[in-house]
Amino acid sequence: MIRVEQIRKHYDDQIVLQEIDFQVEHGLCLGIIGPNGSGKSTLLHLISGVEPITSGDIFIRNEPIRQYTRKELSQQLAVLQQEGLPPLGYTVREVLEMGRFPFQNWMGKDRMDASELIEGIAEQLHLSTLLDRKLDELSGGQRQRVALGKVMVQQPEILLLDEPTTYLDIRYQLQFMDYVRKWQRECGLTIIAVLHDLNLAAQYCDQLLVLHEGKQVAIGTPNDIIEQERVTQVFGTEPIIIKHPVNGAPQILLQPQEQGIE
Ligand SMILES: Nc1ncnc2c1ncn2[C@@H]1O[C@H](COP(=O)(O)OP(=O)(O)OP(=O)(O)O)[C@@H](O)[C@H]1O
Repeated sequence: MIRVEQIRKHYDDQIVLQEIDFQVEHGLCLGIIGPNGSGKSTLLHLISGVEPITSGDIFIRNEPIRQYTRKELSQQLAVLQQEGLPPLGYTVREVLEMGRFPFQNWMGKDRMDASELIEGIAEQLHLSTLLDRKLDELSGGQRQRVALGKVMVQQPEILLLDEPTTYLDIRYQLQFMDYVRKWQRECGLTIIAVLHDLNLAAQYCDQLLVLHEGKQVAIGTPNDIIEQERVTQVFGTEPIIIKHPVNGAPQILLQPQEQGIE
């Protein structure tokens, strides 16, 4: 379980986040949504420990993250960013092996033989035939699968995703989110994901947290959160909201302004 308690974050005298307070139960997926600049990525950086918290605390397994060393934290938690891959000259196998860094000692020796794990994950993600290819010989969708493979090899309990589907076409967006959901269900993974696509967020997340101007506006199930008044207030646009005909998730239809920009 992750607990975020009364978080505040300043950059110099700019308040970027305030009064952020929520928890995510083990095995659930929380989506963070909100307009540009509302503080989503900053919140993820605080949870991953790469940015210091100005005040408040974040707990993983009831321990404040400031008490974890960087290595201890990366044994619990993996982060997948938009461009989360190393330079393109590496092969897929080399990148997957990098996922084991948190478990290697100072001589680079892993606490286990990870080759079987790596082969298994490559198979699950349909990367087996690509293991000896270099990253620059892959499509964007394949590369994002490699980035996912690298964090799977890390075997974290918590996965943080920062806009993981931004550069993917609709097929690869769904494929990527399906892989993540399968992993969540099979391993009880806890996920916190920043997602710009509200329709994707409503379909794949158990809960949604809405940020607006650095403040937590609401947290709840997609059905509770995605409603006309809130979307209009937070995003400044008036969409049409319908229920997905197959799974009932709220879905947003965009509506161009008839008058154009005023
Ligand atoms: N390292 C930094 N130094 C100073 N200000 C920063 C820094 N990182 C972010 N900010 C500011 O914090 C605010 C929130 O930024 P953040 O990137 O967290 O928003 P976001 O919701 O993820 O935005 P987007 O959807 O556009 O990616 C912005 O005003 C941004 O300029």
